[in-house]
Amino acid sequence: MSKTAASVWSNCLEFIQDNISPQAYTTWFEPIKAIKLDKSILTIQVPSKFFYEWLEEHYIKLLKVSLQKELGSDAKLVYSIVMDQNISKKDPYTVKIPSSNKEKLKPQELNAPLHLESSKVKNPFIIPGLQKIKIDSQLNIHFNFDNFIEGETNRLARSAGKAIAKRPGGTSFNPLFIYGGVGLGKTHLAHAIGLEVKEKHPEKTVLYVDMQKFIQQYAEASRSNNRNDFIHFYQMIDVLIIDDVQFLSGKKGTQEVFFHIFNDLHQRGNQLILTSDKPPVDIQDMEQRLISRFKWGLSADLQAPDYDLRYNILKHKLEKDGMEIPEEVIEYIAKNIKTNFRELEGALNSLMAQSLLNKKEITLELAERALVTLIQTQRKEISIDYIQKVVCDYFKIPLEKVQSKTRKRDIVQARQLAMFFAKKYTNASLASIGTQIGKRDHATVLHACKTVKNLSETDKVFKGYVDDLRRKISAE
Ligand SMILES: Nc1ncnc2c1ncn2[C@@H]1O[C@H](COP(=O)(O)OP(=O)(O)OP(=O)(O)O)[C@@H](O)[C@H]1O
Repeated sequence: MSKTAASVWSNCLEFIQDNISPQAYTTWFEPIKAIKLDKSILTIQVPSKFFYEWLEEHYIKLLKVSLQKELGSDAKLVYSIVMDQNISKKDPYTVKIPSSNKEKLKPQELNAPLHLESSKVKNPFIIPGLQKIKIDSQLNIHFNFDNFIEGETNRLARSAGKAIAKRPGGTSFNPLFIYGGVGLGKTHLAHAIGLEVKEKHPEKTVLYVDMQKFIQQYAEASRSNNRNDFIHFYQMIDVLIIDDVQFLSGKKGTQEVFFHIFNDLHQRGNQLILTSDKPPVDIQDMEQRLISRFKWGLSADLQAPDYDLRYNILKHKLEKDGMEIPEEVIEYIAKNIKTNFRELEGALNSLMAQSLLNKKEITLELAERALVTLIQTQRKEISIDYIQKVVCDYFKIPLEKVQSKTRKRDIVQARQLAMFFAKKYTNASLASIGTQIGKRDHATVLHACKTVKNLSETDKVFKGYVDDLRRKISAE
């Protein structure tokens, strides 16, 4: 009887089944179809590029041995990959790639595939036996767009979020990478997008997960040999929101698996929303290929709120809670609590508590007394990052320049001023200041501090810079 693609593949499968776990077999081999046999070349169809990469990475030896058993030492394997184009709503198409030839899978070649054919595979990611299940989105209904107040400092991120909620996966903001310091609304915005997607597209599966939870889940899945289930679970999500991705730093194994999940979801036009306390480039110990993917869509930062936004948020909160306090008190809080929204809410709550406990009306005097410690702590908590930002904004020079090795006079001056104020306003050691500002040593920082001091005594223009910056940094 002459061999056919199906008969050859069926024999290969028998051999493969004997050599791997039943779960791995169901996951990675059952969805494959043998579609063509041409002399000693067998073409198999796999449901996605991710599938192909996984097979090449994990099962190539097994595939080779089984195929050579069937077709002799000349045996060759060709993959036909189903490329599902969710974004453009085109029919899925396939790309043919010979085995162990990953370099052929460069993006430009995917755009101009070697061979196109329509495919009947509707959803290659419904693995047999694993249906799309109802997933609790883990979204917090209190973090919605209605109570996310818009201002200059969050406008871009908010608008991108709104656009995504309208067309998840269909905008160029994929992934949306939201970054910013503590308490500036990253988590709130991420939830708000998720909630609005659910409202507008109830059929979409949305999941919010904290990166620490993801890491923990993955560790448990690996321990109990459920790695594939873990991956499949995430592959079923239409809108995946991951909070605090910076926690992936240094976690090599989880980075690897996250990379595959990211690629798979992105390739199928599913939406990814990531938040982080820093921009992609500043995340330490993160694989370059992940960093570059984080930058594929839109990186939008949430900056420290300006006065108007602080004021509006206070007004909104008071209205929501049905509270009234004198206008001058609202203005006092908005003027003095500047770092983030959490502090702002904390200040208001603490003021209300004091007024209730002491049975005193809320007045400016009470506010001044109640918030004195908080305001002082805030002043002390000026960060080196913040100082560098103020200095760079003031001289209109990019932060990378200050961080670089350049010895250009104006940059050296800005760097020295940042070091001087970091010494003045933070508790960081000279060595730590040096590391954070341009990777210099402690002697350079010491020299910078002396230079700034000397120059401000002898140079009027320079003294003007120092005074301006002092006012801006300490917001006197
Ligand atoms: N634009 C906004 N309008 C109204 N409330 C806001 C806004 N931004 C943040 N908040 C509120 O401020 C608090 C802190 O926000 P959130 O937890 O989202 O910050 P975060 O950036 O995720 O902080 P962290 O980095 O510490 O996780 C929350 O109570 C949130 O509802």
